[in-house]
Amino acid sequence: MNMTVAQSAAVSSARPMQPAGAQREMPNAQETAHEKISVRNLRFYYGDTLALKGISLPLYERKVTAFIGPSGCGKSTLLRILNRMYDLYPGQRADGEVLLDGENILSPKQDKNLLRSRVGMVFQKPTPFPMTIYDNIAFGVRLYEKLSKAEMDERVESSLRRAALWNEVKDKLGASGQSLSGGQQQRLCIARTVAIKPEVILLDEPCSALDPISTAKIEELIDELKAEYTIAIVTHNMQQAARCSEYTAFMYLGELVEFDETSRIFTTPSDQRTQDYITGRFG
Ligand SMILES: Nc1ncnc2c1ncn2[C@@H]1O[C@H](COP(=O)(O)OP(=O)(O)OP(=O)(O)O)[C@@H](O)[C@H]1O
Repeated sequence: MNMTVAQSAAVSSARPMQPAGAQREMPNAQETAHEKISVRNLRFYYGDTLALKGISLPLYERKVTAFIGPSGCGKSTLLRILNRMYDLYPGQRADGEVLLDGENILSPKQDKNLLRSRVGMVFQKPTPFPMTIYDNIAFGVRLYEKLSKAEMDERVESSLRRAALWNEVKDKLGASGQSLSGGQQQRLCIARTVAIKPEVILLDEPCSALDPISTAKIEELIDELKAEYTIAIVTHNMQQAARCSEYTAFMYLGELVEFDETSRIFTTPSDQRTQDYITGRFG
């Protein structure tokens, strides 16, 4: 079989594969200790337009799940539901269930501020606040916690360390966050998200505005962060999905075509549309 680069990446980075044609089950029991998020029959509407047509999938705790699929298939829409970001826009609504540790976050009773402290999000374009590097981190923390100066200093440092940015900024915490390079700004946004101590981190094409070296740093970071967090990443980059994720969801026209271990999606997908997409035949 001639492999694409993404398939080779999946094979080399993945766990041992099942032979092609082996019975397809959902990922094995040891791996599925806890479904941190369970999406069940989720539909989403922009006004009268149905953008997600009954999606069901798990996000496993402390694993990275990639959402892939051609432009317009609904990847970002799905991600934005997981912390109810869509609530900020009139005319958008979801039905079905999104269970976070068993509680339906689509419930009208859901406290959205609390939800967003548990499910953090990093956007495609780095969006540091127009304030110092220190305050970029401290700002969000202050919304949720009352910390002493020493505790806040410690939180800022530990978050920047977690985001692999501390060594580059420790001598200029008073400089503007916007004075950093694009890759540094994106790591600052990840530090800002981590500082609030979320349980889930949503990454919406976090590397699309970055050069290859910054991209590699973010990918390394994702690999480290998954020891503590449940991560969902939207990406157009097949190699990135293959390198970074344990599970992959392939979406097409608002439907979930296939969800499986990343190694299987990139080597023995069960649906022809997945095969066509990962081999670059469309999208
Ligand atoms: N604000 C909006 N109003 C109306 N329709 C929208 C809106 N945002 C997205 N859509 C539609 O919903 C569908 C899913 O869009 P979405 O942005 O989730 O796709 P995507 O897979 O993330 O695409 P891309 O890879 O190009 O970012 C598309 O048909 C899109 O046109």
